[in-house]
Parts: sequence; C-alpha cells; structure tokens
Amino acid sequence: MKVAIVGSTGYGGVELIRFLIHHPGVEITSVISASSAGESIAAGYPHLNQILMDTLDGVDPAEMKAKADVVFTATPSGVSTKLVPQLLAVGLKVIDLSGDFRLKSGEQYEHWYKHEPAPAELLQSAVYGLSEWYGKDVVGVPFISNPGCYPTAALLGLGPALQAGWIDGDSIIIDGKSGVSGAGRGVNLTSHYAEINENLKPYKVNRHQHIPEIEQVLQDVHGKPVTVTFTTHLTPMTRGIMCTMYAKLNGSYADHDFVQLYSEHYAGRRFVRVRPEGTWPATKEVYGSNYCDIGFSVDKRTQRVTIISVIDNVVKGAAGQAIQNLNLMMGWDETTGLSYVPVYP
Ligand SMILES: NC(=O)C1=CN([C@@H]2O[C@H](COP(=O)(O)OP(=O)(O)OC[C@H]3O[C@@H](n4cnc5c(N)ncnc54)[C@H](OP(=O)(O)O)[C@@H]3O)[C@@H](O)[C@H]2O)C=CC1
Ligand SMILES: CC(=O)N[C@@H](CCC(=O)OP(=O)(O)O)C(=O)O
Repeated sequence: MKVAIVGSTGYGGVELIRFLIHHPGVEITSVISASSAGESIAAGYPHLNQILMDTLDGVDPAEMKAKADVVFTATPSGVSTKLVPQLLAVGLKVIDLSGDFRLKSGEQYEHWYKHEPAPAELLQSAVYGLSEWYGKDVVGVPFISNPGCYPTAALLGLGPALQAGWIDGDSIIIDGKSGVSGAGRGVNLTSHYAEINENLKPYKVNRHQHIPEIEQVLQDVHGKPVTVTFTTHLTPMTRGIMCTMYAKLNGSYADHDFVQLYSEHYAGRRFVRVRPEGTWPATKEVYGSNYCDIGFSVDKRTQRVTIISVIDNVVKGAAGQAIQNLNLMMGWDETTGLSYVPVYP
C-alpha cells in the first residue's frame, strides 16, 4: 500500500512517519509540505537523518494520485476542509487527522471551529474512526475522519459505563490535561518554555472545540442528548493526555464491577488496557505508544464514579489511531505496525 502524508512537517505527520516506516504493509511514497517543498524532510527533523531521505513534495492532488493509494492529511482545521474534497475527487483514500470532518452538523462546526464547514454530503460520508467503537464502520470505506485527542481519551473512558446505563448522562464532568505537543509545532506564546514550565494552565474553559465531538458520540452511545462540562489544562510535559471524569452512579456498583464491565467490553481490543482495582494510570505508562489505559474509583459517599483515562496525544490521539484505522480500513490486523512498548522511564 503506497502512502502519502500531507502536513508531514508537523508533529502528527512526523509521528506517522515514525510508525509507518516499520509498517509491513506500507511504503511511504510521498511526504508533502505546503511551505517547504523541495527541501529534505531531515533538514527540519534531523532525527530522521539517514532514515528517511525523502525530499518534500508540494501539495498537488494529481501528483499524489500518481504516487499513492492512501493519503493521511495531518493538516490544520480549515485546510483539510478545502484539500480533502480534491483528494477524494481524484480517487484517493483519505484519513484526515483534523477536526474538519468529525462533526456531522456544519452549523456546529462553524460555531466551535470558527471556520466555514465542508459540504454537508462530505460531513455525512466521513466515517468517524474511534477504532474501538466504530472499527466495523471503517472497513473498506474511502474516507475516515480521525478523532480528536481529548475525545479519544474521554470517549474510551466513558462509553462502556454510559452504554450500560451505570452513569447518569446529565452528570458528566471531564477534567482534561494535555502536553504541549497537542498544540502542534507552530511557535507562539502558549508553547513558549517560560510560559509552560512550572505551570499548570486552564484554557478554552467551556469553549473547547472538542465539546461537541464528545457530546455527538455520547449521544450516539446513550440514545439521547448528553451535555458535558469539559475543562482543558496545559501541562508542562511534551506528550500525554489525562482525562479525569466524574459521573453520578445510577445504581450500586463497586470498583471491581467497573473493571469487569470494561474488561469484557474491550476484550480482544489490544490497545485498551483496563487497570486492576485500586490502581490508576499515568501518562508516562503509555508514552510513545498506541495504548489507552483506564482506571476507576467508585465513591460510595457521593455515589459518583471517577474514571481516569490516559493516552499519548500524538499516538492514540492522532497518528497511531490513524494507522489503526488504516489497518481496519484495509482488513488488516488492527495492531499491524503499532505494537510498540511505551517508552519508560
Ligand atoms: N498534535 C496533536 O496531538 C494532535 C493534532 N491533531 C490534529 O492533527 C492536525 C495536525 O496537527 P499537528 O501535526 O499537531 O500540527 P502542526 O502544526 O505541527 O503541523 C501541521 C502541518 O500542516 C501543514 N500545513 C499548514 N498549512 C497547510 C496547507 N495549506 N496545505 C498543506 N499543509 C499545510 C504544515 O506544514 P507545511 O507548512 O510544511 O505544509 C504543518 O507542518 C491538526 O488538524 C490537529 O488539530 C489531532 C489530534 C492530536
Ligand atoms: C494542547 C493543545 O492546545 N491541544 C489542542 C488540541 C488541538 C487538536 O488536536 O485539534 P483538533 O482535534 O480540533 O484538530 C487544543 O486543545 O486545542
């Protein structure tokens, strides 16, 4: 399978390269840049020296079609909206990593992303690739919209309990924390070392563009509308997302009930690891890997459950899940090219 990567000079793109280089079913035939065509990719990323010698191609759909079968678009929101239709039109399969095709409602997209939405028929045709929930839906399709990083952690953590009716859909609070690479490679005040080091900073409180994405999927799981309170924080680490989630219990459940429910729900899904009773995951335990680790604590006093879910934002939150979706799309084992042990310490 010949693969091209647009946005290969960004953090999502370069992580796609790290995994795809070892994928037995894939050959990277084009790495693409809008601003640095003609330069070597290793010029901007010296860690790729003598590993990927490729010169960056420009953004040309016809050239991509001549070189590749599948294109990953690791491009900013607003850019994918315009580019993806051109790639689909020339007959390429597309896996888009941006937020441009995740929401089914163009109005919602415009409200939260402040960009013009893609045409309604494309929003409908994009299959939302939360691999462990919608893996069957992506088999054989030409166009996958890869989930956001926070939604991946939140939805894998909340889905089974909500589907089982164990938690009250109107009571969900999600406390999200992310490493700085979640903001991409672009430099601004947010990612300035002196601003993030020794600092824990809330941002986009009640305004985050991942709120409608989380609610859209929870509604699908629950069968009726769900609203969530979602607060995001920037943490002084490079990679990692932790979602600490709180919800009112609908019945009397213990920690071991949650461990059993989630272990059964995710049985056979190698990238979701359920923590034994009384232990909780940390971001370092999934660093550099495609795992999502989930732990629980039932509080009998408050009749609430705390669910803690961690991922590496660039892997399971972006490039890793995109490759998992390629595997599912092609009918390959979903772990192909992704079975790496997390980097520790
Ligand atoms: N970082 C993360 O943890 C996650 C990111 N995402 C999403 O994935 C996408 C990529 O993110 P990330 O890699 O972090 O972002 P970066 O800012 O690191 O990279 C984005 C890349 O897009 C390219 N680009 C910009 N404008 C254009 C254009 N007009 N045409 C083609 N390419 C363009 C740029 O490269 P060049 O100028 O060389 O073309 C740039 O390297 C975004 O939509 C992001 O929201 C999703 C989940 C997690
Ligand atoms: C740390 C940080 O800034 N993270 C980004 C994640 C952005 C992202 O991945 O955007 P889409 O999923 O919408 O494409 C944020 O919170 O906006």
